[in-house]
Amino acid sequence: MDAIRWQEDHLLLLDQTKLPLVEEYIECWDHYVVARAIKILQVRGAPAIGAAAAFGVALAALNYQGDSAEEFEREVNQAIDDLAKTRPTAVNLFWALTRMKAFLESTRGSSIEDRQQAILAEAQALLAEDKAMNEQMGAYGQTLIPESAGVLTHCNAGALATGGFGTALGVIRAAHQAGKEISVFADETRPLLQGARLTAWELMKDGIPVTLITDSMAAYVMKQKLVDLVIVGADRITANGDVANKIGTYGLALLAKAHGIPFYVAAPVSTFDLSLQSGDEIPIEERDSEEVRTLGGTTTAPLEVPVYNPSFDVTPHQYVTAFITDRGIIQAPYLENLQKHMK
Ligand SMILES: CSC[C@H]1O[C@H](OP(=O)(O)O)[C@H](O)[C@@H]1O
Repeated sequence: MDAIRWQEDHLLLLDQTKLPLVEEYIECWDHYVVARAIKILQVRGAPAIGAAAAFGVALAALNYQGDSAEEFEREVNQAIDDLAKTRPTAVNLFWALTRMKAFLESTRGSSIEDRQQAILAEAQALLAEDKAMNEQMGAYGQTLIPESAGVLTHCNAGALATGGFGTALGVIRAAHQAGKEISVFADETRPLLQGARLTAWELMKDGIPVTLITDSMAAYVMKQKLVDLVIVGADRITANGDVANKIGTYGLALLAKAHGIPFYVAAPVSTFDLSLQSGDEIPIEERDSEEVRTLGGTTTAPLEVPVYNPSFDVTPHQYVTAFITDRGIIQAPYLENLQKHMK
């Protein structure tokens, strides 16, 4: 279930807006198609957005037909700027674009053809590294999951949201592969249903027991002692450990605290933004009102009803039991420990 695949001379993106019923890839021959795919969530999930954007930069480089080094850099930098405007919250997008920009500059002096191939190789390396980080994260994180645990997760932080294996779902996969008979409760995750459409699909494909619940059922499931821990992904984590993640995550963290349930956040180094001191500084994407007024193309609200549609919320660090990262499990105090481990 690769969300992102390079095929000879173009990029394939699994169209996640069509899952779970249709498994279809879109062909990307330029960075404009990649930018649109990110904006409309054909590809989504913080690390996957970064990796897709990196390949968008590679496509811009490969599509240059001239022989001027200055013009080549100008066109690739324009693609980087275009891709940076797609979605504001997941820092992985900007982390990936910054890396590709620095790499572009590091290739100065080589022939344009050599630069084009090197930039493509850098995007491929970024994708492979992300999957390897997820597998490392899974190995660390599964040690926190008890045998036969009930695990609740929100949105989709799986293979579809990353370069493969997943962050939160990567930890779940690793626990399952370690023989722990865990069961998962997946929040459907309104309004775009990443949990119902994507997480349930991923876990069922892997034979991992999953029960789909509506977002409003989480408290009742916890009250019945069916949940031993919560594990989610992240889109941006600031220096003090505040966490931006899919809307609804903050409420889950409050519920977990109220029920004495551990609340873990799984994220690779590319999700940490130590330049921001707290979650108050994280830009929160607001998306189209139609996403809330409709469901699967059916209107479910008055056509003109006003809508507020923030795509993310921020969970204060006080509610995070620990971060599961590719560099180990990081406990509080986060300001000190993130600086030490996540530079
Ligand atoms: C691997 S973390 C993925 C992260 O991104 C999701 O948001 P979206 O589906 O809008 O890209 C959600 O916040 C997940 O936790």
